[in-house]
Amino acid sequence: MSNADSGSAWPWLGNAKEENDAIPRATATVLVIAIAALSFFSLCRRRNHLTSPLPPGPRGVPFFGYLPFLGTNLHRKFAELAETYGPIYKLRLGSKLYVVVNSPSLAKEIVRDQDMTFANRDPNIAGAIASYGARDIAFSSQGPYWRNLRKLFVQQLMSNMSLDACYGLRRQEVRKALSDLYRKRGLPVDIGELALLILVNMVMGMLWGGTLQGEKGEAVASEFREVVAKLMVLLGSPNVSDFFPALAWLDLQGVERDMKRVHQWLDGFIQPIIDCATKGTTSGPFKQKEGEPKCIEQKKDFLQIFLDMEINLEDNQSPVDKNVALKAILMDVVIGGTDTTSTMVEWVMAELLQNRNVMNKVIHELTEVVGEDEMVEEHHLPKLKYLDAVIKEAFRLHPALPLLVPRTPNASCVVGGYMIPKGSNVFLNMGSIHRDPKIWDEPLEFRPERFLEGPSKYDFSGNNFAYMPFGSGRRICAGLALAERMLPYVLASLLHSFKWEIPLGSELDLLDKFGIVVKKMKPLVAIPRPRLSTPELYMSR
Ligand code: HEM
Repeated sequence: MSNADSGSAWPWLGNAKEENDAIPRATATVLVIAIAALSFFSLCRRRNHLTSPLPPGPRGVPFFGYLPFLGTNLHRKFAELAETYGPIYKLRLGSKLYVVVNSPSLAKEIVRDQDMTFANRDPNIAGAIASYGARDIAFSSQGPYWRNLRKLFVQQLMSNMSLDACYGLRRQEVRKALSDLYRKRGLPVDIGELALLILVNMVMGMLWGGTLQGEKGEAVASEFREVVAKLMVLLGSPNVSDFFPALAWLDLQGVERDMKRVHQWLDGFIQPIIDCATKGTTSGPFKQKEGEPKCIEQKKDFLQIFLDMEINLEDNQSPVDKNVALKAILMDVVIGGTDTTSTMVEWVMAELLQNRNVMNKVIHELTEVVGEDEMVEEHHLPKLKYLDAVIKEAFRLHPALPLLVPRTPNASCVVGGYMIPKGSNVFLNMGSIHRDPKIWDEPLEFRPERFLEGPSKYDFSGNNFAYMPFGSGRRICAGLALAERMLPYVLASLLHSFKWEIPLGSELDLLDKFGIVVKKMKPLVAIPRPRLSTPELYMSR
């Protein structure tokens, strides 16, 4: 009688009749033990969920929770609450639960140990409108749709090969801006506006080869800046409709109405680009320059690749219109990529103008590495170690997204011994971690040298949980590779070509205002004075 017949508990285990069956039998034993262990751990985890308490947090008032006390400067409020409630706390806002994490070790539990569970988003009403109903990369939750879009984006557009091929275009936009600045030398310049124009043109050129040109182009860029600034504020502002979904139809603060207006303007900005790619016509503010370098020579530009691609665009089993998916990605790139980067150009310049000794060291390094008879090229960037430390220090004190983009666990889980319920909104408070005196010596001082001491200790890869200006894990910034090229290139070029001064009688401060991207409260205005050896250099393309 076989073991199977003998009523063994695992009959299929006893079916190995020959010696050769020893291996499958061993494998099966290991499998059974593994399954048993997993079930045991999963049971323990489930029991943990049931027994672990929710994180501590302020009480608030019935029905509204902490909402009446939140204020508008969320990043400041969150930092303040961390001092009372410690590394993890909860806030009940209306019917929703928010969890704020303020320590590197707990951030690690989220973005490394339980990254899969936390790699989801639950966009607020403003975010859902801005992203065509969470059809973009930033706001869609993980699943085949998000994976396909992100893979296409990172592999096609952000690969080293594609970015190398587009260098000519980035260079052309920077050179054009420098010669325009030369003509305006001695006059006050709004740094954020200047940086945004350069960046929008760089990104637009990469996407499809068109840029904003002439006075009309500048006017559109300036309107774009206003609209995007408004969008960032709307994305970050507490909205009653999000906290009380039953009241959403009332749109009490008008956030939905305002966001729809902003979105309509941006949709009108993006649609002509798609028309150009699909029909070969353009009616918008962009011009394609004849005879000038087109991105990725001998290759189609990004839009064309996307349009030609057979890509699975199903989201939760319902097909997504390709035009909508494309517009949603463009929105990520055009807004996510340009506003963040230009905001950082402004913060770095503001810190340098405030700390003249640091500025002098940057200029000295540029003179040594590039020389006064040459313009900056991208190949100089790896040698600009001090500038790199300056940028990292600016990201520490002024991370463009101090709360990253909130994550939502798709199952209840335990972090730091506390239960985080499925569907809650989790903020990683990097703004606070970056200024934590337990981690950083003299945290409020602008001291780039701290990044020179162990340059490999801090980078933007999200592996050091005390320093993550681009996030970490599966949802780390998808445009990091491009940001790492554009930001230092624009900064090095502006600083090498001109000496910058604050206009007489104006005062420089470093106050910020909250939005999902945190900007300088007062735009930075400075005067450029040429510092290169000959005027011809400024005209070279
Ligand atoms: C200084 C420049 C930039 C900063 C500070 C920045 C920061 C961030 C941060 C903090 C996140 C959220 C990460 C997380 O949830 O862990 C993010 C996501 C994202 N960023 Fe950036 N970013 C920058 C530039 C760019 C550029 C140039 C692009 C596009 C060309 C871009 C596209 C995206 C996209 C698509 C996502 C969503 C990724 C996902 O959810 O899977 N960003 N970025």
